[in-house]
Amino acid sequence: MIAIVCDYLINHPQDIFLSIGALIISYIIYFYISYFTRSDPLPGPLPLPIVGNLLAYPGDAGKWAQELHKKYGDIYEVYLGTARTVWLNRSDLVDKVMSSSHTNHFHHRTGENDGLDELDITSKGVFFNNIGKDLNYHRKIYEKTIMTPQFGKNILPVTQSLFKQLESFWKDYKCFEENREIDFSLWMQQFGFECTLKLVTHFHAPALINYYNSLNPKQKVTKIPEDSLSSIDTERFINCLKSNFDSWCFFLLIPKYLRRTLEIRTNNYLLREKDWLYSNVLNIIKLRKSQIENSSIDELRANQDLLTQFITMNTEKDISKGITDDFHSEPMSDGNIRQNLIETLSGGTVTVSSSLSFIIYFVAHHPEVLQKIHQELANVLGTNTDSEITFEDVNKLKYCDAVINEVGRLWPILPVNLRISSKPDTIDNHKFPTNQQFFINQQDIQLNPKDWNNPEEFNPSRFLSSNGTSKNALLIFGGGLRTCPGKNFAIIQMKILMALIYRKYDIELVDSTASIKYKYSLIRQCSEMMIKIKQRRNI
Ligand code: HEM
Repeated sequence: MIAIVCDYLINHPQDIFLSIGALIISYIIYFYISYFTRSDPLPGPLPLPIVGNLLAYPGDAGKWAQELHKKYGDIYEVYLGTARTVWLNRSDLVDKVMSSSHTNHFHHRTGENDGLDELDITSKGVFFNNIGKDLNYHRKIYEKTIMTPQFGKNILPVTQSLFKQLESFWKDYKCFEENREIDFSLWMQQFGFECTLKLVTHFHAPALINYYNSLNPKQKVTKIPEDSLSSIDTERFINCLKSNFDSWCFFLLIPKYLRRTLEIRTNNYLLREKDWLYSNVLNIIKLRKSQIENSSIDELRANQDLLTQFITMNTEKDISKGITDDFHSEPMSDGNIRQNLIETLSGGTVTVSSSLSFIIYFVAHHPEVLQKIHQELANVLGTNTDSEITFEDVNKLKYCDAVINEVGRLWPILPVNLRISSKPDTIDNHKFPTNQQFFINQQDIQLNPKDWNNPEEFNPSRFLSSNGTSKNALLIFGGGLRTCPGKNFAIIQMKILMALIYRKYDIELVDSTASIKYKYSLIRQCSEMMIKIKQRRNI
């Protein structure tokens, strides 16, 4: 039969085009018949064959979710390529997907995805790890390490001592004397990276020194502390942590055929950055492994950190105080350590620095809020602007907590979150099959008048009333089983930094009429926050 058709087409070449045309038209008819007769349809934009609604994607899932929400209501569907995704836009609609129950079957973020496989992250680390037993094990390790009060206490000395160095650089760079404009977000990225690396690995990378030297090449700091990973290219490292979010977003959403044809340059650039990052993180792991070989278990116990815990787990030098489960009796693979370390460093470097920059922006636009921050700092810390801040002090900074919440409510780092079902289920009387991909519009949920009075208003004091917030109405750190394990770390660090900055310095935005400069890449990364900083006069 095929031979007859081929024979015919060879003798009638003009019919080849007709046949291709007929095939395409048949596919389009088939596609739209399937689409219009699908079971349990939801409102949503009309998809095109093959690309679905991807051509309408504006490059920012947060913005897209808001536009679609206005048009199609609280629950709608969008086709990403050929995959149907369901978007949820109200706190009560996400009850099931954000549940903390261990019987919850919305445990994972995504299903099979060749792009994320190519990045080697669907069986490693936490964020996109689809191997349930490994994911739970890694989260358990976080619970016993970075989520403990002891870790919270360790953040204080490291942050305060690094802040002293930051202040000396600001002073040497004449930030306080001249009308010098600085990019606060870049300074905070160096700070966050150096601080997090120190806290989770005990290694010291001189990111602040390197950044200062790049700004001030004529008066370079040449004395690098002895315990530093001095050969590490901190600027590239931080850039790779940032572009790693671009990779997650790009490889998650863009189908292989588009990545490898139309977007080949982006594809190759991101893969190069990923390779550099992975190999440099693996070098850190190798270095620590060699130090561990030459250390006694008592020395390791005295100097506990997340990386040492990862490496020694299930070895004869295990310092993990019994973080075990029924599935893991072997040491953790280098690939898993690499991915966990990258996710932790990204949280401490990119998300914390962006969140703080957004706080600076909102507070600069609301002098009445700044006044209340000053009042709280004076009440809790007194008037000595160089005094040591204690863990008890940090716990008393309730208004600073409220500011962090309010900025995160109006301007969340992760505007749209993801979950996938592992069993059929019903939401809002709609039936969904196994492997249904859900997108959670966290941004709009946090702006819903059903849960918030005057939702568009910037009013941190709303968090000080005893009424509390409705369930799942505040998702700054996500929710349920996959809630952010770095939440306490981030909040403590942001509060200390708010206290250190606002008790001593006045901050002015260089352009107070400009909107926030950010880039969307799964999360919102602050791309620039130009400020002028001065010593406070009226304390
Ligand atoms: C202001 C700073 C931060 C914000 C706003 C933030 C926000 C988030 C959000 C919304 C999620 C998704 C949670 C969910 O799906 O329910 C998440 C996940 C995660 N965050 Fe954070 N985060 C911050 C800082 C950090 C820090 C400092 C770390 C590490 C030290 C960290 C590590 C992680 C990890 C490992 C995950 C993946 C958890 C999982 O998939 O189970 N984050 N974060």
